[in-house]
Formats: sequence, C-alpha cells, structure tokens
Amino acid sequence: MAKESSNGLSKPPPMPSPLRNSKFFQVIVADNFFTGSKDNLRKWIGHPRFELIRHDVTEPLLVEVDQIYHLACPASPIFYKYNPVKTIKTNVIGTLNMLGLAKRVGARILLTSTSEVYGDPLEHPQKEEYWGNVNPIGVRSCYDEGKRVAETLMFDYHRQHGIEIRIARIFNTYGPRMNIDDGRVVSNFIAQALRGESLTVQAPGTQTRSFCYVSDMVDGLIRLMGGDNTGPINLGNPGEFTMMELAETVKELIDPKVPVKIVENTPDDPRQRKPDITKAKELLGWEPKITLRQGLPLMEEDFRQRLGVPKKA
Ligand SMILES: O=c1ccn([C@@H]2O[C@H](COP(=O)(O)OP(=O)(O)O[C@H]3OC[C@@H](O)[C@H](O)[C@H]3O)[C@@H](O)[C@H]2O)c(=O)[nH]1
Repeated sequence: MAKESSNGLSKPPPMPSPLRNSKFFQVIVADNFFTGSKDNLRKWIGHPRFELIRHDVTEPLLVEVDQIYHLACPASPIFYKYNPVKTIKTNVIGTLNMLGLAKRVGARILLTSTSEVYGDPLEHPQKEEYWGNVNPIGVRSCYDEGKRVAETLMFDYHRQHGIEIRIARIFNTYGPRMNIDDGRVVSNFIAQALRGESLTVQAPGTQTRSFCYVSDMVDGLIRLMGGDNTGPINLGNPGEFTMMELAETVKELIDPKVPVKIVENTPDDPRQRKPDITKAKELLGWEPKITLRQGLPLMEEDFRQRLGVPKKA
C-alpha cells in the first residue's frame, strides 16, 4: 500500500493480486494503434511471455494483471487535437476502465499524466504543488483537462476504494522509434533536417521546453511503479531550450545548411515549461542521465535508417 498519500486514505486496498508472487514477468500490451506501431514491438512478438492485444481503452478490458501502466492517449498536439472528443473519452472513460480493472484484480496502477496539467504556467519551474493555469475551453483542453480529470479519478479511486496509484507528470519526451510524423518538435526538426527541408520554428521561437530522452523516462516510470509514493511526480529533463536554440542545435548536428523558417503558431501554445524534479530525485533517486546533445544523435541515427538517408562521409 502507498505510504504517502497527500490526501489521506480512507479504505484499505483490495487484496493484492496473487500474480505478485509469480516467478516470471509476463507482459500484455493493449494498443489501438492510433499513434502506436506494431513495428516497434516486432522483437517481442512470438515471445512466450509477451502478448499483444488490439484494444481501445475506452472499452473495458478483462485480463489478470498485477501492475497496470496506463499510458493510453495520443501525446502529440496534432494527434490529440485531431479528434478531441476521442481524446477526452480516452482520458476519462479509458482511465475509468483501467481503474475498474485495477480494482477488480487488486493491481497497482500508474497513470502517465503530463506537464500540460500546468497549462501556460505562471510559475517557473513547475513544482508538483502548482495547480496550473489551464483554459478549460481551449483547443488543448481535451488533453490537459482530460489528464487533470484522469488524475482526479486516480485519487478518488485511491481514497474511496484503496487502489494503489502512481502518477507521473511527463514533460516533452523524445527518442528512437518515435513516429517520424509524430508532429512534436524534436521529431519534426530531425526529420526536416535529414530531408534537407526548412526547420519549422513556430512563432515566436522564444518559447521554451525541456526535453527528456526516452530511456531516462522509462527508468523513472519503473522506479515510480516500484516505489512507495503515489505522486504526482514530475518526470522530465530540467535542461530548458528555446525552440530557436533547439533548431540551431539540430542544424549543427545534422546539416548547418538547412534554413530555419518561422511559421504560424496556435494561440494556446504555452510559453515556457521546465520541471522542478526535486521530488523525483528525493523520492525515486531519479534524474535524467542523457543530455539533449547526447540524445539527439541517437535519434538521428534511427531516423536516418528509417528514412534511408545515409550519413555523409
Ligand atoms: O514543427 C514544430 C512543432 C512544434 N514547435 C513548437 O515546439 C514546442 C513544443 O511543441 P510539441 O508539439 O513538441 O509539444 P508540447 O511541448 O507543446 O506538448 C507536449 O509536451 C508535454 C507532453 O506531455 C505532451 O504529450 C505534449 O503535448 C511548441 O512551442 C511548438 O510551438 C515548433 O516550433 N515547430
């Protein structure tokens, strides 16, 4: 049972799943493949302790598990805005279904929430105690309000039913095997530079983000799941860059000749984001190891292979 709960626990948890005592890990992946790809799972398909189910979390899922990583929801703004009703359904109905599953089988459940719960933040860097500055009727709200409701549901199930919960607030994350057309800034710039196209910096270019390499993120999520703290805990790399700086770094790495083009932005774009990761350091012993300058070349290599662009001699 979680030792730390900021809001007090009213009920003991359901009997923990007996699967906790099993000798081997088995992994079941459920994905509707709206943004995910089977190709990324190729090496596990056919493994005796791996199972892949085409499933949409907006429908109930009946499986026997002892840990649930509830990662479902498109995370790129262009994808989550594409079908906003579906996005909020995924966050509300999907989270209810996953919590229902956790309750039925006595599993611990981890939600990947987001830095977007802080909205366009008025505090910088963002601490977990900050309640955020979110527009409830904006075009991003299907995602940021969706994730805020998902956090609420997690805590309500924790307080009312004793479910063991973990919440991570993930900041912008990148790495190999990311969808080339994901639409987020790191994958866009790398793909554009490799194709010799202009890097599309959305105006004004002074807005900032903090970029976390995928293996650091996965390490943080596993520590959070295995630890004693409910969260929410920020997981992100505190290195902060303007989009113009990111474009210059990608140019320098891949092709100094590609131009930078300032393009139109949407009015909802947050101006700054940087995690305060004191909690993750203290409670999980976690901090990112891979800097942006170390992570970008690893992603470049993977994108080169997939785009068929050889390295210049
Ligand atoms: O081609 C592009 C794409 C994006 N951008 C800019 O880059 C910045 C970052 O945008 P991204 O699309 O990568 O995503 P955001 O950082 O806004 O949100 C993301 O970060 C937090 C995650 O939890 C969310 O899943 C995701 O929404 C924005 O200021 C955007 O205007 C560009 O300058 N050019």
